[in-house]
Amino acid sequence: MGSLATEKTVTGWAARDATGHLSPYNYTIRKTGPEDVVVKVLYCGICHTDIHQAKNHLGASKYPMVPGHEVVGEVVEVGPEVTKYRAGDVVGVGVIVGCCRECHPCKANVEQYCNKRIWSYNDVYTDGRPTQGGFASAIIVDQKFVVKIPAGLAPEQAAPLLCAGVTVYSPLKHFGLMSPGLRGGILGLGGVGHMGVKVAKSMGHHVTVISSSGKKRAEAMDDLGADAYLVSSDAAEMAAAADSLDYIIDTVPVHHPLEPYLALLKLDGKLILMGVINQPLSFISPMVMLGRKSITGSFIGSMAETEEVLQFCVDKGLTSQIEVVKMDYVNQALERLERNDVRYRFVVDVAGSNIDDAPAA
Ligand SMILES: NC(=O)C1=CN([C@@H]2O[C@H](COP(=O)(O)OP(=O)(O)OC[C@H]3O[C@@H](n4cnc5c(N)ncnc54)[C@H](OP(=O)(O)O)[C@@H]3O)[C@@H](O)[C@H]2O)C=CC1
Ligand SMILES: O=C/C=C/c1ccc(O)c(O)c1
Ligand SMILES: [Zn+2]
Ligand SMILES: [Zn+2]
Repeated sequence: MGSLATEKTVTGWAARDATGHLSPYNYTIRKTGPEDVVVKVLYCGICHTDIHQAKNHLGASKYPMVPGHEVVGEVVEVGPEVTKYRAGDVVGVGVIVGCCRECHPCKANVEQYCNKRIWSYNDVYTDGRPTQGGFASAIIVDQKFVVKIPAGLAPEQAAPLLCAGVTVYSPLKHFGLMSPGLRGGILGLGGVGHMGVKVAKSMGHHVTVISSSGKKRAEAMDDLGADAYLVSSDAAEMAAAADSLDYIIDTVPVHHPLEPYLALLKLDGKLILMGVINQPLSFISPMVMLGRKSITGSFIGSMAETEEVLQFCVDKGLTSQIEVVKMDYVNQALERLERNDVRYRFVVDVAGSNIDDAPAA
């Protein structure tokens, strides 16, 4: 690995253009700073955001880009002022690796809402280098943006919690939606959605999955423990469920109408948008006025909430449902994710893929 004073060469799998195709790429990471933690990547989950970014759905992608923001690894080196971690610890890194530490969100410990946030990839670090993500042999991160993986959680199991898990936990906590007995809807049963079902069920909610097809009905009810299942195109089923839900977590990653889902909410119900959609969504105002309903959004969770959701999953015995693949399968995994063919999160076994041995450009 080298020493604190050297720039280490790592191998990642990078997209070079908006085809989003990943291939081996060598680059250096910065010398280990006083508060830096160098992590040998063990596993990294594949989030739909990785597709949005690699394929430039948001119009701001820079290449070469090494995606991956559900990173679990082993600490191999720490800077002299790192107090929380030491070599050998199993740790996690998520979507954010920097913030200003001075603004209102930073002082309120919701640093994900800092306007100077630094993304774990497709961004520029304080030293002017591009940030690169977790589909790589190693990543270097300031200790503030590292969490310890608690005992009792397998590293591959922990990976999806670092984005998908905290993304559902945070709004349920923030909006006061943790009480048992609430009726929740999960719109889109993918990586984020399946964690939504599991976390909401663990909070004692009655959970309805709202899906684009009937294909996942049996698994949603039998394997994930959902209480009800609606196919969004089934008008009769949707009408029968009108005014029944306290909240809906909307994870659909493409443009879609909001009104069918607003109609499912009770008085004061909340539609919580999660999907990254680069086109305006629309609804007519009576759909929210006549029922005092809210449309809101939420972005991952804070570092504190990330630690909390990891422990929540240990305490409740919650696991993610994953398909573990090697790095040389990552492009097929991305294609399958885009065509809605995964139950429910791919996790790349990075350390088991010997990526340092691959010829890299
Ligand atoms: N706000 C935040 O902090 C975060 C946002 N995200 C965003 O949330 C969205 C969901 O992420 P993730 O759960 O990883 O994605 P997945 O692809 O795993 O799941 C999305 C689900 O939406 C449904 N869906 C409906 N239409 C489509 C379509 N045309 N293509 C694909 N899926 C469709 C499918 O469920 P079904 O079969 O049930 O219809 C699918 O499983 C993405 O936009 C992602 O960028 C992700 C993490 C954090
Ligand atoms: O997967 C996590 C990131 C989500 C995300 C949310 C909003 C946005 O504009 C992004 O670029 C990413
Ligand atoms: Zn994500
Ligand atoms: Zn800030």
